[in-house]
Amino acid sequence: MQDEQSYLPWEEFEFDGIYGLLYYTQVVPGHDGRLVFGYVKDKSCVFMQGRFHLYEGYSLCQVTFPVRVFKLMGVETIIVTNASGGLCQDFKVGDIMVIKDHINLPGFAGQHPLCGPNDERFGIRFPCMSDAYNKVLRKLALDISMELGYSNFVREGVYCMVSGPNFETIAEARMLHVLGSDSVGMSTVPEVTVAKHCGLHVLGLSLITNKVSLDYSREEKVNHEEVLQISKMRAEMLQKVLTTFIAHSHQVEDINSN
Ligand SMILES: O=P(O)(O)O[C@H]1O[C@H](CO)[C@@H](O)[C@H]1O
Ligand code: HPA
Repeated sequence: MQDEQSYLPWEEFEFDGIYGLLYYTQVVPGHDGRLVFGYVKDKSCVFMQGRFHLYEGYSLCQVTFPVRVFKLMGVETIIVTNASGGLCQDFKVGDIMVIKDHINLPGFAGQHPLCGPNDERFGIRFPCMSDAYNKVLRKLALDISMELGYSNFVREGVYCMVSGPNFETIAEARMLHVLGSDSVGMSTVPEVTVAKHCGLHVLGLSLITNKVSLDYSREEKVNHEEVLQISKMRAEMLQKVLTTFIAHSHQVEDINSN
């Protein structure tokens, strides 16, 4: 049902054991632009089906605004997912990378979501980022992947954010690889930075949708359609990992044993 009076159009839904409300916004193709409130098993969750990107012209304050809203709503753990290009030569298209750490390349150039006056109600001026991706949640995600029989596709690695919107040149890709990046994408890091700043626990999963060329003799050219196609192909598997993860998250005894 659409409510023309409200700021965002919405409808009720029930799908695969998840019940809730959908709210719609405008975003990039492949991102549905829906905010979904519902339950997975007995856990109340809010899902962003899509996100805002720096390359769309949003400020990093806008990109990360939902994270602060989630914090104020009482969310304690955030699971971020994305599509990225594989730089690590061992990665295959379709692999899922549990994000161990990130490189905030736009942040190095001053495009950082925490620039400007610090709002002490959310967190401190100089937050530590060395443990942004919670170790206990990473282990649970890896254990669950193994139990589901997905261990051949699931890896751990370092995600590097670039601003986009163009895909990398070969020289840029080589540089990112040398810097220690296992995959590259155009999102996620601002949201994770703001989440860590305000004390949320973070799990990050990155789907490797393409191999990034480090070699001038390779003919393949990455494109967004390929990214969407691989994302669709792996959607069911990712959904299984995520719903199992959420259902088992009560097993985490001491989330702070980082
Ligand atoms: O990071 P997400 O939004 O998942 O998507 C990735 O895929 C798009 C490029 O095909 C870019 O938006 C890039 O960041
Ligand atoms: N580069 C940057 N962002 C991406 C890629 C890539 O190769 N694949 C998916 N998102």
